[in-house]
Amino acid sequence: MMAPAAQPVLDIRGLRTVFRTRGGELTAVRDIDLVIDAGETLALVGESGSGKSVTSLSVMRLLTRNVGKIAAGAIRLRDRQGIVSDLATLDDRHMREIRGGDIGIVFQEPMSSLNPVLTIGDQIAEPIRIRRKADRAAAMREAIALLESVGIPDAKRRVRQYPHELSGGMRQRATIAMALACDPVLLIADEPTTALDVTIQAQILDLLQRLQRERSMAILFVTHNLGVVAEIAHRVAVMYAGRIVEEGPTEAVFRNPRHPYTRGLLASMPRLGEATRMRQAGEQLYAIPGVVPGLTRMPSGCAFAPRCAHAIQACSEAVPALERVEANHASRCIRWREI
Ligand SMILES: Nc1ncnc2c1ncn2[C@@H]1O[C@H](COP(=O)(O)OP(=O)(O)OP(=O)(O)O)[C@@H](O)[C@H]1O
Ligand code: NI
Repeated sequence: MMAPAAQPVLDIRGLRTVFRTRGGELTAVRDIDLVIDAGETLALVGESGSGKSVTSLSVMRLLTRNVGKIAAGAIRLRDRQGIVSDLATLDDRHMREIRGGDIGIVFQEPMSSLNPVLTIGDQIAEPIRIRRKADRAAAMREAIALLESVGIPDAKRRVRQYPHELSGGMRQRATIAMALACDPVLLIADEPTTALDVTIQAQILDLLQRLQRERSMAILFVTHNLGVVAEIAHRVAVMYAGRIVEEGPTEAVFRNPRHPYTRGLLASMPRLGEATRMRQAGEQLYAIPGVVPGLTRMPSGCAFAPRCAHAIQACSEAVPALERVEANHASRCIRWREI
């Protein structure tokens, strides 16, 4: 007999998130469907303003109160006991328990998660003490073990240091340790390596992959960098103007992109080792013409049509549906067969 298919860790259906502004209510993301299994990394990619962070902030329920709100959809999270909660409607108290508990969070700037006046050890030990009711000494021993597991050498000494005494890379390792303190089922990382230099970036990506294997965490990884996506993500969802326009296994989307926007993004990415040669030869990298439309002037139909070389009349008439291209691979382009 076949084992029943495991429920995904995260299952987002029909998410729509809006912002109240002086000019009225603006929809930042809509029609978002995303599923992430245990041990799987899904990357959200797209240009600045496409809605990547709003999507991840919706899952964390960190939208600015009275400004941003989830207007529709369900965000189901399955914890280690198999209990499913809908984060779209969960009350604030339970949501606070989930952040830093079942959901670990890593942002671009480690200083935004670290408290400058507390030692690294106290910051990691505190949630362990409170949530798992461990005594001080046991929580500190666990903080040291966590710092060792994220590759911080000399952890016994490091726990007594303050964030400013660590390098940028070490600080990001410390925030990862903090995010892992309560053994999350889901890690949300929004541009976690963007502020780091390339060598450190590669080390942090390796670290996240190792931790994921050890803990079979699901990871929602937000980045605008397709090189990072290729490195870390099992699946990728490409966002444009608040919608997912293409989604599928990373390898399939990179090999066989079926949306003109994805093709444009891939064409504007320097090939491995090409950047230096192109700079020396004075060659320009391809850039997608035009800009992302603002939320207040969304074109009717496909939002990418005004920038798209393949656009025809029908593209501006209705928003294309996300159509299945091949197994687990979908595109929101009516011409996906032809491009
Ligand atoms: N607090 C807010 N009030 C009004 N609009 C907002 C607010 N936060 C985000 N937005 C809008 O929502 C849209 C999506 O923004 P989001 O931050 O998700 O983009 P992103 O894809 O993460 O971009 P980046 O790569 O620059 O981080 C943008 O048009 C942005 O202006
Ligand atoms: Ni963002």
